[in-house]
This record gives sequence, C-alpha cells and structure tokens, in this order.
Amino acid sequence: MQHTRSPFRPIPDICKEVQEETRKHMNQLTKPTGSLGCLEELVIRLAGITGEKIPDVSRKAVVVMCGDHGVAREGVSAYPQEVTGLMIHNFVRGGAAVNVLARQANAEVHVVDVGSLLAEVPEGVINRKVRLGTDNFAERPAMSEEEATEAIRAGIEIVGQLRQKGVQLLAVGEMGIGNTTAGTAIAAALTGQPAAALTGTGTGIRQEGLQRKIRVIEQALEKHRLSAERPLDVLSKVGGLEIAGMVGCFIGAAQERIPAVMDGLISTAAALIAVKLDPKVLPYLFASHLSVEPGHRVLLDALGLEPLLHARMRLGEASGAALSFPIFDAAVAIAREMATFADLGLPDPE
Ligand SMILES: Cc1cc2ncn([C@H]3O[C@H](COP(=O)(O)O)[C@@H](O)[C@H]3O)c2cc1C
Ligand SMILES: O=C(O)c1cccnc1
Repeated sequence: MQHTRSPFRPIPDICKEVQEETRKHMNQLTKPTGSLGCLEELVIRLAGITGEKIPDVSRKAVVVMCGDHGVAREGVSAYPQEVTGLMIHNFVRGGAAVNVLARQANAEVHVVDVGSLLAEVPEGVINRKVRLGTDNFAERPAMSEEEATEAIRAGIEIVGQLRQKGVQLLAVGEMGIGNTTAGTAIAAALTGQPAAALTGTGTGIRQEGLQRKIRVIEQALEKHRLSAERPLDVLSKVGGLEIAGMVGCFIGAAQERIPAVMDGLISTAAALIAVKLDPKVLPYLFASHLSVEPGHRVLLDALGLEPLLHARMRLGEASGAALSFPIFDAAVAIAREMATFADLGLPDPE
C-alpha cells in the first residue's frame, strides 16, 4: 500500500498514560463500569488529546468555511448560488442556525471566506479567499492542487491562531451551495461505493434533480480518474475551497492537540481526506451527529467513528457539531464532579 507522507507539520501522539488514568478514574465513580457509554468514551479520548486527567474544553469555537461551487451550474441544488454569499452575511450578523446553536453552547463563531463569489468580503469575515469559486467539475478540475493546498494552509493557520487565543474544542463546518455534490463525489472516490448509494437530496432537490446529481457525480468520477490513494488529487478535482479549508482545520487541530468535532456529510468528507493525508489526524476527530445524507454513514464507517446524535439533521454550517457541544461539557462534568466508591467507603470494582 502506498503511504502518503504529509507535507505539513508533524502531529503529536495522544497521551496514552493520561488516557489510562482517566479510564481508571471513570471506573472508580459511583456507577456500574461503562454505564455512561459515550460520555465515558468522550472524556477518556479528550484526556488523551489534552494530556489532562480531567480535560478542560470550556473554551469552544466553531469555524464555518465558505466557498462557491462551479458544479452548482449543473442544477444539483434546490437553491441558487447567491445563497452562499447571503448566508455569509447572515453568519456575521448572528442570524443563522449555527449562530443560535453556538450561543446556546457558549461557543464563538468564526466565518472564513476561502472562495465565495462575493466580490467584497463582509466585515467580520476572515478573508482567506483563494479564488472566486471553483470551476465546474463536470467539465474540468474544480481547482489546481496548489489552490487546494493554499486553502488547506488557510485552515491550518486559522486553527493555530485560535489555539493562541486559548480555544480548547473546535467544531468544523461549511457553507457552499452545491457542496453536497462535491462531498458525495469525494465520498464515492475515497470509499469506492457507487454514487447512487451515496447521493442524497441535499437542500431538497426532487427526483429528477437527484438523478441528474447522481449522473454528474458518476461522470466526474470517470472523467477525472480519481483514486483513494491520491486524496489531494480527489480534493482538487471534485472538492471545494471550503472543503479544502476544513481539511486544513482538521490537520491544524491535530497539530495543536485540539479535539475537532465533525459535522455532516461535507465536513466528514474533509475529515476523511485529512486522515488520508495524515492518519495521525484520526485520534483527534469526534463525530457529532448522523446526517440524513446517505453518504455520511459510509464516511463515518470509513473513519470507524460513531455519531453522538441521531437528530435527522441535514443542514451543514457545523450546526450538528455545535449541537453536540453540551455533551462534551456533560462528559467532563461527570469526570470532575461524581463521587467515587471510595467516597462511599466501598472498595473499587477493579
Ligand atoms: C438557506 C440555506 C442555508 C444553509 N446552511 C447550510 N446549507 C447547506 O446547504 C448547502 C448544500 O446543499 P446543496 O448541495 O443541495 O446545495 C451547503 O451550503 C450547506 O452548508 C444551507 C443551504 C441553504 C439553502
Ligand atoms: O450533511 C450535511 O452536512 C448537509 C446536508 C445537506 C445540506 N448541507 C449539508
């Protein structure tokens, strides 16, 4: 098997000793061993990442990567392309679903324009525009490998800056009309599953549109001769600038030892590319929810991760990831606040 050597900074190993300490601690708490299920797994994994027996993930941030897609011209979305730019304005005004969910979770929202069609990037948006939208991948590669790499670097740098500001938990999501087509094409290329089994209705296209979307993906896979062994090629041929930006966020989070929470189909497609580029990203990833998009389950299976929530959501923006944040707080509070068997005068179960 060919191993891709990451051109990016090395990613540290997780701290197995601390992880073991936390596992032991969880077994000493006044409950049957393992009975808090995902909460126990969460806090144990967070301990390994942060190197703290009782991890602190109170400072939370959401990054929304934004970009436009040439493939939207194939009629694969239920909404017009202008919605990407309108939603960028909405994000900085605080009126989108992700803003509401982030406020609930006491998380800050950072909006990044990596490649929207907006001629002027609104105030409050981080401007890392690589170019004005991708090309239509039904006709030619969405972008060059250099452009994809530039967008990846933007994601890495932004997460580095967030680390400097003290961010301890990161949700990574996106906005870009047409990007379920790109995300599904990536899923098909990386997992080898047929497009027809992975493609969903995205923003809500009807039957005819769905058939067209499947055809666009099938033809692109053939045209661009994609291979799971060449993740950067897949990303540049059928991906998107905001998807590349998210790849950078996942790599950056691992470099900085920040737990990174994936959202739905598109965010998880980016995470799988990041893992293909550098397998050491994987231990830093968390699956928040299971999207309605059929490709999402296949991507999560490829990563070997189980989602925390089954909420029938299909929005993107990091909305599902933000919704999962309170579960992280709950997991840490359990580890920090529960009494031990020793507190009750009983021996440990082990
Ligand atoms: C108002 C609105 C807000 C959104 N927020 C996220 N998306 C989501 O829908 C898009 C992907 O679906 P498709 O591939 O069908 O275009 C992305 O922009 C995604 O984040 C939205 C879509 C709309 C219309
Ligand atoms: O699963 C997702 O992330 C998703 C689904 C539909 C539309 N936008 C995003």
